[in-house]
Amino acid sequence: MNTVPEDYIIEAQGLSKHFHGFAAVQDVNLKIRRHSIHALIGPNGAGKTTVFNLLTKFLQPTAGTIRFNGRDITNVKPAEIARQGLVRSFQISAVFPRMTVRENVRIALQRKLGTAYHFWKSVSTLSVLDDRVDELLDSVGLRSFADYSAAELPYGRKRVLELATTLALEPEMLLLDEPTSGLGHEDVDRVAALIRKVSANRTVLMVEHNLSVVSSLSDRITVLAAGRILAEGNYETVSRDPRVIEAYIGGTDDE
Ligand SMILES: Nc1ncnc2c1ncn2[C@@H]1O[C@H](COP(=O)(O)OP(=O)(O)OP(=O)(O)O)[C@@H](O)[C@H]1O
Repeated sequence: MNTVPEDYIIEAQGLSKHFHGFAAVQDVNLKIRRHSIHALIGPNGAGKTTVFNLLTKFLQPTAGTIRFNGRDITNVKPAEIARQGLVRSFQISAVFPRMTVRENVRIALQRKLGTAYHFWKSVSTLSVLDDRVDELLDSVGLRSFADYSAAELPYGRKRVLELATTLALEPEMLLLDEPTSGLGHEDVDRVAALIRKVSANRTVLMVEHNLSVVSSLSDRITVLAAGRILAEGNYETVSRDPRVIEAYIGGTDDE
């Protein structure tokens, strides 16, 4: 019998991170349901980025364990995590500014296929790749920008391109660090719609400051404050929680 808990793709237990004795994250127990959109929110300095970095193994926890698909990944390196299907976007995804949108997506796909250095050997590999590039460009709405250089893209579209290069890796779980930060209204809506679309057959965890995006997208929300979980639930539940209101009002939020 399979003893892996089926409901949760991520299970972090007793997660703590200390920086020179300062507890940035303390005793966090976080479960993320498969195929859900889960948001991590909280006032500035709450520990969101630290938790995000712990889950993607960019930081090593001081204490605690992390399981991904039932497997202990506490001591696994970031590259191996990505191979297992847990991929973070925006900060890691490489977009080459002088290359076109199409070339950027193609390179990301080549990386996934592992054919980066010998793809030219086979014409059939090439055409399969071209079809896939077009498919991906269509799915994120970038087809009409295909021949723009990445540097020429409007900022919002650049974020979409970053997401597309991440999606090329076909991640089972996507971690998004402030996916709508710095975007104008229209772009926020576009990226939010895209997140919903790409979440259809995968799990998404996002750190997000824009509460309207959080409320419209998230199935579940974890509120962090001072390194600990303050509240958890759907948007209705957490937004009415007096402790959450207090943490936001009492915090030093710069928004
Ligand atoms: N490398 C580090 N060394 C020392 N302290 C750190 C380090 N990284 C984070 N911290 C501290 O840990 C706490 C949590 O930081 P973190 O960046 O995780 O918060 P956050 O919730 O993401 O905040 P923000 O919304 O402002 O990005 C903060 O007090 C921060 O100063």
